[in-house]
Amino acid sequence: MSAFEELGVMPELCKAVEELGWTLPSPVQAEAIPLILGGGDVMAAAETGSGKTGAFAIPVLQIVHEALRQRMHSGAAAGTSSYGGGGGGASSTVDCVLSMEDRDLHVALSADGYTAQSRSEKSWGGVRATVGVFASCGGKVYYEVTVNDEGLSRVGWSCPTASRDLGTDLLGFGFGGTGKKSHKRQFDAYGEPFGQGDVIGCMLDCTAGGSVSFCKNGRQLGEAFKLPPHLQSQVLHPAICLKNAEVAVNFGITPFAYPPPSGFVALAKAHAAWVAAGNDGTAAGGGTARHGSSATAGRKPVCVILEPAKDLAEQTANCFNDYGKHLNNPKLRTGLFVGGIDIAPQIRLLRDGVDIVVGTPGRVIDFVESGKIPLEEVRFFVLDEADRLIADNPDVITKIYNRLPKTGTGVNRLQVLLFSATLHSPEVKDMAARICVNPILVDLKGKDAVPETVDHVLVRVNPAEDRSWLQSKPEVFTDGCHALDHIGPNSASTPECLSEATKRLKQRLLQRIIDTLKMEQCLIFCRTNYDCDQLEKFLNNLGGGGGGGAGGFRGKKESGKENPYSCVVLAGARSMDERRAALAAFKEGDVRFMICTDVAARGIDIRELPYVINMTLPDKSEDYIHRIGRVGRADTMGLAISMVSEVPEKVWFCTVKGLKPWMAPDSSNTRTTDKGGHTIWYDEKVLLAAIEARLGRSISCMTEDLSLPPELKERLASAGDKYGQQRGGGVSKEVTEHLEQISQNVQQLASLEWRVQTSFLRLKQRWQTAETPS
Ligand SMILES: Nc1ncnc2c1ncn2[C@@H]1O[C@H](COP(=O)(O)OP(=O)(O)OP(=O)(O)O)[C@@H](O)[C@H]1O
Repeated sequence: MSAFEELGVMPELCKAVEELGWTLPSPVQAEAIPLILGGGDVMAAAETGSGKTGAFAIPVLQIVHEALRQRMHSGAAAGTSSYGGGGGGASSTVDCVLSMEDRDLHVALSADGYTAQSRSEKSWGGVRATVGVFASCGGKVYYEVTVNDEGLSRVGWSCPTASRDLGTDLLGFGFGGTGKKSHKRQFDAYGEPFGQGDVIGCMLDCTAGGSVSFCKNGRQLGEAFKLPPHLQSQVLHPAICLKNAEVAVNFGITPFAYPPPSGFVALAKAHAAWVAAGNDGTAAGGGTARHGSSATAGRKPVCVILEPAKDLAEQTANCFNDYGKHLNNPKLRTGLFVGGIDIAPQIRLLRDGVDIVVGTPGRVIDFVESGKIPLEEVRFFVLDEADRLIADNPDVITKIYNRLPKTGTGVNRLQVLLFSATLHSPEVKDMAARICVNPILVDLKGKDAVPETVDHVLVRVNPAEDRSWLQSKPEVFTDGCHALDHIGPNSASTPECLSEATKRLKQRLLQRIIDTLKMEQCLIFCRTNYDCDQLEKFLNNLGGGGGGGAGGFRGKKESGKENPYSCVVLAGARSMDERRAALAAFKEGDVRFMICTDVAARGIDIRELPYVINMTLPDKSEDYIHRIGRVGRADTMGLAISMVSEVPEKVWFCTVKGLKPWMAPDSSNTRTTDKGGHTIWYDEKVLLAAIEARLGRSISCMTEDLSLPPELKERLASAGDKYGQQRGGGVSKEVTEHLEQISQNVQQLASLEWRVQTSFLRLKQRWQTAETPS
């Protein structure tokens, strides 16, 4: 069983991630996947590059796939259900049977749904009941199982998304005929063995945190499991697992063989508020569950995922397609809904039916409000990079959430998931309080954290000391804020001159850094779209001209990596096609540099990227965490270099979206905003202090010759680390930890094996001695 299967992930998804080379779940995946599979709302904060996309995509794909399968089956079986009770109307009895849908195919059920039989001698087969119990309901619930023959059986409770091989993952609890209790595939001695003719009582106590216990023939065997926190807000169903065996269940419609222990009530008599809707698409009280009726209707979205940027939305949609590629019957349909691209194919896609919507807030809300994205089947609402979405689009989030169905229960309940590397703002907490139900916080560090795989260095930019900005070559292209100011040696000490000098010096320093570190690839962050354009011109000029012009692929693709300064731009002002082409060229290694604004700061995943450079620091310290998080991903080492000006720099500041004051610099728009213009004075020393406070440490400077600080060089050398390569020469920290964890068990197994072999040999020796005629 793979490490992902142990989390309850279905084999098709495990296969897909194994093909991607994922041997172990990352820490955030190990925590979040079982919680989401268990049905909870989750807020997950984990550092950049730690695998958050997989942490929500894998369980979402699994549940969406199961929901659709159930819909298909309940649609096919409409009117022919052997369970009865599908006709609506409230009932004082909980209508619970073994589920025809939620069973392994080799488990046969009787027509009344109370007897299960599996005649496979080789493999276990499981089945769950159609009704589950909220672990937070505060009640105590009981059902009984009678063992009808000599085969093997395991009985107990599990979440609707747990493995049917009861007790082999984090989501189920079993008690087996060999006298063992099982959870997480750990089998420990409990109670006593049971077999043909025995009656096992299965108790779920939902008071005081929750526990599972069992009785044999009316005798209590004591508490078997306490519910772990990740299951305390979930739904647990009666669950049975068989190997060449037959059992009969009684949920309390008919009298029990033995009375339930004091305080426990039969599942069939449980309070309506304690129980969750059926696992087969029928409601617990006999009504129709939300998904039950629509199996034959066109496919409507089951999941809506919002992303703050188009490129990230596209990347996430691709991840869903990659991770879900082995899911069949039905194949899942993921649709991308972002602005800036042709709307017609998106409308066609919706008409044909989409299961998973991935998009940016503007386009998604347009489609929702025009009725093109129907929300009545939605089961998941996911905010990736939640803090950015909440800061920029609180109204869109609220509008979408208000339209989502909230009446589903159990497996049909709406789940809300919030993910980011920076999830600790009051705005996020406020929004979560409004749109989540008892969200479980997966927060491995307890605060915003940056990966240990990222080294940070500064390059101090001091035009008063470094006068190389006065040289005419190489040609630099600044932003025009000082187009009307006198700049030259005679004005060298005025703030305006020092500001312009800083801009010129930064471009020259960039060239020196690239040359000194012999950069193969680097992501370069600028403040504005215009800064990106100007830097692109600078690098193209260095690379021998070419490029330039608006639109299209502007890098020197023909010379690609041979050109030491080949570059592309990923910025909001570029068309989606240009952005796609730029990202693809950079990912494929066709160009060395990608110049970008903060649209590329979040989520963009470029494998084994060694360097990121900040031409200017971001004005929000959390953006620094996301920018530098483009390196140091998936345990690969990376270096983040930030240029920090010693003097204030005057920069463009657009108060109106879409305004481009740099198009025609004049004396009125180069004035600062407080004087009616479109510039501000930018003080990077203040911004650096905020970033260092957030990191909880100061950042060292590169040396004058632009090599790494000596302590960093030493550390890299002693650890054998190289930027752009796996930490410590390849074996990740998680793999090392996992190997340490299992080594004890492996040793124990080896010693048991040795004892078995030697005792067998001793016995054999004794027999041979006994048989030898004297
Ligand atoms: N379990 C795993 N084993 C190995 N690699 C993994 C695993 N999970 C994810 N990855 C890889 O790690 C990289 C980063 O993953 P992902 O983009 O999901 O990070 P993230 O936490 O969402 O980062 P960000 O905060 O920047 O959005 C990807 O290349 C992904 O394929």
